[in-house]
Amino acid sequence: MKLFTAEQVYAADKFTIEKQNITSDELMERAAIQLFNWLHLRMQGAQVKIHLFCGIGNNGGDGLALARHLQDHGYNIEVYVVNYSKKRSKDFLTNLERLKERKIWPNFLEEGSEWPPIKEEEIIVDAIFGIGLNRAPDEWVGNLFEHLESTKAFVLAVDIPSGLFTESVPKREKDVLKANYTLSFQVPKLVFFLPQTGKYTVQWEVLDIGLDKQFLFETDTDYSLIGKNEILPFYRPREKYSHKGTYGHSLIIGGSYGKMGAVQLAARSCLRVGSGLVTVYIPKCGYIPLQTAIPEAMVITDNEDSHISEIELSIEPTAVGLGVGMGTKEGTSEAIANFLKDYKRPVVVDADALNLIAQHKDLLKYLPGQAVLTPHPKELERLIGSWKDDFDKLEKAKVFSDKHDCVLVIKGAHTIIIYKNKGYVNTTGNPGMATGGTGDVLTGMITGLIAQGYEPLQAALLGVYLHGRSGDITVENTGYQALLATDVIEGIGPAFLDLFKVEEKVSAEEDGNE
Ligand SMILES: NC(=O)C1=CN([C@@H]2O[C@H](COP(=O)(O)OP(=O)(O)OC[C@H]3O[C@@H](n4cnc5c(N)ncnc54)[C@H](OP(=O)(O)O)[C@@H]3O)[C@@H](O)[C@H]2O)[C@@H](O)CC1
Ligand SMILES: [K+]
Repeated sequence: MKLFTAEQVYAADKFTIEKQNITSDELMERAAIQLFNWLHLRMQGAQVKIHLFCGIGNNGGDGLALARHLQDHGYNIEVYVVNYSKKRSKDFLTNLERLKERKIWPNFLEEGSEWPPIKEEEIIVDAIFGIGLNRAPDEWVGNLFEHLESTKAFVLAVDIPSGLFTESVPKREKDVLKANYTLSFQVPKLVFFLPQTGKYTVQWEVLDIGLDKQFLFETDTDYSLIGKNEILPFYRPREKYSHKGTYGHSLIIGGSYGKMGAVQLAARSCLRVGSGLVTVYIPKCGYIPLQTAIPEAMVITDNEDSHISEIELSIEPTAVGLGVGMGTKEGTSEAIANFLKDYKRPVVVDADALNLIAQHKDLLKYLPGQAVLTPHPKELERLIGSWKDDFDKLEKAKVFSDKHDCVLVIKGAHTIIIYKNKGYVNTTGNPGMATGGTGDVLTGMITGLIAQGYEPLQAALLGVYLHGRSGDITVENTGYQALLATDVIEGIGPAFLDLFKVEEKVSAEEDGNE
């Protein structure tokens, strides 16, 4: 799913109005009906009080129109206009008139107004600012946000939490009204997925307001959301007349005394994603544990007992996963540097190998084209330097990826994959996966996918998606706390099978989207 900028949404809006020969008021009405259907389906006429806070632009207009539908269906509502500007939009005014015709008189809130009392069990609809926000809200509006949050009532945001910009990070937390749920029109927003801004909404959902499909299809975006629909088109089925050689030979290079587990995890997950053969290159101390733990893997040992000191290969791997559990001993760094200078095939670089490259940036020029780098935030900072905020980070990552022709897998709650000027935001995974070894599993998976012939970028997308999906499937049995990296490997099979499951849709919601 594409992630559009506010500018692109306004353009889609305009295009749709012209092509479908409708007025902007009719489009707002569609949006309001979708909002109403969503609420009505869940509330079924319950008399819980709904407090609708509306701004003076089109976001506010959506709120007023929703209030009208709620009133028409007998809901218990209270409407407020947050009067932060005199410049009211046309469709806001139209909907204000329609409320007045029904004898609904909103409370106008201004600087110095007394804030309305709201009970914890009641509902707040936030239609104060939408994607038209272009500066921080006034102090008094921020104070209102604080008051609304302090009531602990459920906050349902219309389109986007008020105070949240679409393309930058707010300066202060109190300038945004945190939402429990956001109903985003047509498409989600990139800010729902970034570490600094994702916290402003607990959950989100998209409401289809019928913006022109062709326009949306043809408009190119810098970012997209990666889910099953994006993965399936490049999935490669296993073929009948194939053999283990068809699916590549992966080599995992890593391990040191006390960190052999990382290699085990990477090698096992590499096998689980379907690599035809897997060999590990490790220091001698890991020989017996590796051979015992993973009978399917072959082992080549270094001359050193406790760390890697030189990488001499007697095999020709299809893809290499480099760095897991490797440590930063002097001899190891040299071995990696020498290895990279000669090696020309696809590579996935992780952990200590990333840190080594960060320390010796000249090594970057030896990386083969489209090398996949899998940094967590600290490792990323060592590679690309510090950043002002999440947007600056993404821009720097794009420049880095373009300059060095590498795929950056920025690990986080929503892992973002950057290749050149595009970003791909992953949707799978959960907090249970914040545990030792899950990164090693990911490295093994991406390596194994490249070995089978996936392009490095595709391997990164598929690997990250399956890794998270496996975690999501597994966590249902373990809960967040008990989830281990090993469990994520065991979930890879079910995650593959899940790719082909067709999701059942809630029929009432489908109806609402007509
Ligand atoms: N295509 C779609 O998806 C559809 C979208 N729809 C809805 O429209 C919403 C966008 O509406 P919108 O453009 O009127 O902007 P909105 O966010 O209501 O702000 C209002 C005005 O406030 C101003 N302003 C900005 N910052 C400020 C500040 N800090 N303090 C004070 N004032 C400030 C600024 O005007 P300015 O003063 O800069 O001239 C701005 O124009 C969208 O989120 C969705 O809910 C639907 O109706 C159907 C179709
Ligand atoms: K809003």
